[in-house]
Amino acid sequence: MESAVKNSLLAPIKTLKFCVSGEKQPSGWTKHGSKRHGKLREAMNAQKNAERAAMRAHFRRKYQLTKNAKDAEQLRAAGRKVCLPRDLAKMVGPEAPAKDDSFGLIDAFQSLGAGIFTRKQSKTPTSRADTEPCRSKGRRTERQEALLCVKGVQSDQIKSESSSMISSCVRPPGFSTAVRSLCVHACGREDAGTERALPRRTGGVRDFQEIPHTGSNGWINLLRFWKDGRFSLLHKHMENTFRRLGPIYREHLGSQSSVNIMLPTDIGELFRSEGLHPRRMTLQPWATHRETRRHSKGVFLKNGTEWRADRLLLNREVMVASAVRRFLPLLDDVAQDFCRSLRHRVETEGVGETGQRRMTLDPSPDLFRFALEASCHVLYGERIGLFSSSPSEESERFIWAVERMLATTPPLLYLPPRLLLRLRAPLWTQHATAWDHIFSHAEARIQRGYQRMQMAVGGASDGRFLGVLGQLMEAGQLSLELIKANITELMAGGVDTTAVPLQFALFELGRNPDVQERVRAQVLSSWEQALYPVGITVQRYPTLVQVCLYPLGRSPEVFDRPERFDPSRWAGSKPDENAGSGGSFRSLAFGFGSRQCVGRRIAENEMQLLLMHILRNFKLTVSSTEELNTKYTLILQPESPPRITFTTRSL
Ligand code: HEM
Repeated sequence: MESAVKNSLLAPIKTLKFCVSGEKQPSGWTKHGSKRHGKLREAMNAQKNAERAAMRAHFRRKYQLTKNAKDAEQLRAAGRKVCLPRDLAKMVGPEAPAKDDSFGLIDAFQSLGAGIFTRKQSKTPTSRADTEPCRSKGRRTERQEALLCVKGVQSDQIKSESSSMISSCVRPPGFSTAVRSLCVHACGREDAGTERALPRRTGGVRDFQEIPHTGSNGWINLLRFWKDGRFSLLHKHMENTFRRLGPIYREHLGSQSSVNIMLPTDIGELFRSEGLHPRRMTLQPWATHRETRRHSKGVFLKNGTEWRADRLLLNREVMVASAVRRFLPLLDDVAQDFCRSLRHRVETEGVGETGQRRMTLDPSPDLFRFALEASCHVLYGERIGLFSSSPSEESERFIWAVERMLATTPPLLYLPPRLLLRLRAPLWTQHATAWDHIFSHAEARIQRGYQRMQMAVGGASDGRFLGVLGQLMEAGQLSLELIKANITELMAGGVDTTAVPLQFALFELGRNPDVQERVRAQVLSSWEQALYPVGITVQRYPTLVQVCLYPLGRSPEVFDRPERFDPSRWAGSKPDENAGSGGSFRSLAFGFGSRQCVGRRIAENEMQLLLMHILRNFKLTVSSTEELNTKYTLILQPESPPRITFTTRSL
């Protein structure tokens, strides 16, 4: 590894000899040089060494190699003044997300050889993804560009920590500079730090304490939350609070404190400051379950180098383009089966003339089954027969368990789970039992997968895709215990998260017939994600900052007519008239950067394929175009699932 990294370092570091600071010998330079020239040469060498050290330090951090004292020494010798040439500065600079780097539907169908679409898409993940697939490319602003050329850059600051360079202002200990700079943008109002908000004021960095808040006593706030039943309406609470207090506020709830933000500029600021090991809020009830049951944790619950080691191995199996190509046909099989079975049902049980039979139903139970069937096919390489007339009790129990586990998580987040465990509180018992079901479902499948692998000649798969599980086992780089932990998390994270947005999407297509027609005709790769983000926040430490996706998606400050279902806002190169600055940090349903959703490629393709097959088979209508009421149960979902009328189309 070290040698591969050295090779990749060699070229960029060599180019440093042409760097501004050491570009040419000064005129009048003699072979031996004068004393004055000697000093000059020394200074130039020190500068050159410092630049090389800065680059080395960057790559050492990137590839998790041990630090080198010489780098720090050389930086020190140059008085910590490092001004990298533009192209090198670019390599160590921050990245903003591309508008949408999804592996789109059209790619999907081209890979399947369906040949239905001819429009070319160039957004397939590149080979870079083999090592760092989650970071999407983007352009730096002039301001960031300038920030890279700063005085006093220390070796361990050089990576994408632009916000830590933002100001030379005094930093209170433990207070993230990203949050400080957020204050510059968003907190410029007269009486921040209270429950009132006054008009914005431009100006310098304001104090953390000045960020407005919803009440300083976390326990009183929590009581209010319980009393008003606000847990299930957390997304609405956030939207209202932003309206009341402005685009940044603090919230104390029980033992949790967070700074909540929603503007793309602020979100960009936060994400540009994330390092090699981004941290989210730990879902303590989940962690306590693993600890008390002595299960290992997977990427969802891990942090630091342990997280990164697992994550890079998982990326290879579920995020990179070659992995997507492996599992795409499996997802397509399931999506086609779903549509065949629904079509059969509408044709036999529906009403209307032949060729245009119709049936109105709540598709949510079928969508949950679809998502579970698709997950099992991709993760275990196994079909579990959920579209048959009598799906197994075990599968039904799994779906119930995931739903229970999610619903019991939010209220447990603000209370100490170990205390509840000791008190045998029913809420905790329900939560832990739900997780036990999820684990035993995964355990049974992992055992079967293991046996199948053993039975295959020499333990190898004979070229057959045995699912992500088989791939991980064959690679042999994760222990069986860690494979189990991660596969279980992928199973738990992969069902409701896709089934619910599918409900929203069908409903929106049903009540927007013109959009439905356009999508059917074009079958574009992107559709609404910001309006109903299943995860309503993305979080980062230090100082818990929550990016509030629901208010972001519904803000007229960020989107032109945000309430309108308009998938075309994500397509093509339509300028973001309303994006304001930080425009690209608007589509964050899957989070951002190296810690973004690891199931993203599975989810996107699973949902897109299903929608595509549905639109080819059916016309969708809804009886009411009223807004859907929504509730939050760790994921955002409709309060009651919408009923959709499916009318068959001729193929
Ligand atoms: C529409 C569907 C989905 C959405 C909107 C979604 C959203 C998210 C978000 C917002 C995060 C946090 C990212 C961050 O902090 O930057 C996340 C993490 C995660 N998701 Fe998803 N997700 C979806 C589907 C899936 C699926 C299908 C799987 C599994 C196959 C999955 C497994 C995970 C895991 C394991 C993590 C933790 C990753 C880590 O910490 O390294 N998700 N997801």
